[in-house]
Amino acid sequence: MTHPDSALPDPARLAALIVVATPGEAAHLTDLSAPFRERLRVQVLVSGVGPVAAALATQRALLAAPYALAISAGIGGAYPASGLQAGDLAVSSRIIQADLGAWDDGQFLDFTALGLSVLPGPLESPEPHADPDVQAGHFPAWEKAAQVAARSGARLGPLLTLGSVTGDHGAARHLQARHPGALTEGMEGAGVAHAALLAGVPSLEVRGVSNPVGPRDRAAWRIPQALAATRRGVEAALLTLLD
Ligand SMILES: O=C(O)c1cccc(C(=O)CC[C@H]2O[C@@H](n3cnc4c(=O)[nH]cnc43)[C@H](O)[C@@H]2O)c1
Repeated sequence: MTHPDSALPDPARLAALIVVATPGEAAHLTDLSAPFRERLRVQVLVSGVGPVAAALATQRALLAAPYALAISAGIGGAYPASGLQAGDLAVSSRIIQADLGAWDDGQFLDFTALGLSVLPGPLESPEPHADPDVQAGHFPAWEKAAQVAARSGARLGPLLTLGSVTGDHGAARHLQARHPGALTEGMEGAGVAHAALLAGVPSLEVRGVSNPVGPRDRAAWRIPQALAATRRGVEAALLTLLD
């Protein structure tokens, strides 16, 4: 017998795409749709680590089937100023690719300052996006993000994406200063958000906190607690989609 979730997409049923970086993260997200399988199809996709891997996997999935929501989910580091601890949960108000720019003698120039854009467009006349922040890699989150945060007991705020894990206090402080209110960093959220934006699908990022952002101390990472928090966030997002 065919498993309901592997059947061809049913246009009458909503579908959610959940993108995680690793098989370990996916293993904690099984059976999320079991209680409401008739109403929601859930696809959990392992993209590989990093923003490019996440964007490519997301784009491929969104081209293959219709989805109402794309969720980037996984463990992440919490910025010290956020006050978040291991096992806490963060939900995105914005999803920001924070390492796009140029360093100039110790000063970071972002895409707005450089007059650059992440958006594709005709060479002759690139069309500016309605939201200029998007051109700089600051992606909007799903309009129901605040409801997801309230439902799951999460903090709501900007979540940053970087191509590498921040490894010292100075770099963490610098990122917090450039992005006031930033809660967490991860390596995939903006990749998912970018692909979803181009496909016209809303996106959301949920990060369970595994570690503080700062000097590398792998022994201090609390991965089981972070995975449990991530599941809580994804569950709340799916329930909110069905509201
Ligand atoms: O440093 C190591 O030895 C090491 C060994 C295994 C994995 C890592 C990672 O950095 C995993 C990156 C992975 O987890 C997310 N993540 C978790 N915490 C952070 C963080 O503080 N900054 C950025 N990304 C983080 C990330 O989304 C990746 O998927 C290191």
